[in-house]
Amino acid sequence: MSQRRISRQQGFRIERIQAERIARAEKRAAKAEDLLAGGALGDEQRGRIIAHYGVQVAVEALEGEQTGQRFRCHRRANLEHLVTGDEVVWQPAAEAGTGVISALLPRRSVLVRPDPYGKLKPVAANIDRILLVIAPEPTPSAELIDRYLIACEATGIRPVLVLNKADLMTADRAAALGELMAGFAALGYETRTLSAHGDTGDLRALVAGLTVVFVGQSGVGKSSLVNALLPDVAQKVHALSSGSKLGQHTTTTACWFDLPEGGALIDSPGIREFGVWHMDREQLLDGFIEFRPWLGQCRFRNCAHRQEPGCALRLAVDEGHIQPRRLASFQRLAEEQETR
Ligand SMILES: Nc1nc2c(ncn2[C@@H]2O[C@H](COP(=O)(O)OP(=O)(O)OP(=O)(O)O)[C@@H](O)[C@H]2O)c(=O)[nH]1
Ligand SMILES: [Zn+2]
Repeated sequence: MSQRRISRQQGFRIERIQAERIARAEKRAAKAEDLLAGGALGDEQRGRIIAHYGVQVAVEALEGEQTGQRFRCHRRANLEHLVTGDEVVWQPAAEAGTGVISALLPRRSVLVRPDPYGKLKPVAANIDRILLVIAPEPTPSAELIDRYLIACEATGIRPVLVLNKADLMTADRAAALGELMAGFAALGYETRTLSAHGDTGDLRALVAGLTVVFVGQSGVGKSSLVNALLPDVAQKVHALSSGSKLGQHTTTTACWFDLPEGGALIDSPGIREFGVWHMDREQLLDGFIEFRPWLGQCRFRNCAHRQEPGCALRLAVDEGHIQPRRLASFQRLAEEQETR
């Protein structure tokens, strides 16, 4: 994603939006403090953020008699940005079905993406597994897959590469796709081939008991895979917003869906676009996992791994340890990063 240039007019608009945002945050803090001042807060307990509704968030109780029940919660003023999947400390408030969040518990993992100013913002937390989806259609680009993999590696979560729409695998496509998948398997990535429409293979085993997200290019079948796992998802979303009186404003922020086999799915447009933005050089190098044993071995400390004599990465390519395509892909991404 390219860095946006901000015009004067946009600048004014942004200032106004920021002022409004601050006003809203203050109002929200005041509301939370009111609830606190009202006393009658229940015991502190663990909960999980499962959705956002404007200034409020939906919290699922994780302990006590109300385990599994959902509460509309305000946040205390000093809390950092909370995202779906976050585990928090919260207290039930006097009004039934409401509460106040007082603390964020440590995150096992976090998915981030840049806001319009380029600042990285969390979008979902405590993910265990990323399913990177590709399909025969739209034709996958190895380089785009590289980009997603780099973004996944930056979270510390090694993704599973899922080739969906296996039913569209024709004889003329099979060779190229087989080679593509084998190339990534050789790097150490787990791969699966299945079909959201039909034989879903071990899709359920891949998600059982874990908190998962689907990422990948538009049209590869992420929604279809979600629907295959949760046929009644539309009703669930509806039940969540009406049942808990959280209002009409279902937002585009990430939502949490419990899976019948245990575990959960977190989904949002922001997560689906995960991985297509800009990454720095460090992240790039770190994201090419097979480069790792050779990093720091080049003759020159500041080796760009291009024409330099004694480049350990180029030597590894010559010796067949690194796929030439991957080093070329790194070079293109590094160039893109340099020309910003
Ligand atoms: N033949 C076949 N078609 C599929 C399969 N999975 C999804 N599709 C079709 O592929 C198209 C795109 O599927 P979606 O699930 O909307 O894809 P998506 O990745 O969610 O797309 P975005 O919402 O744009 O990110 C739809 O027409 C689906 O019906 C499959 O396993 N086989
Ligand atoms: Zn080098």
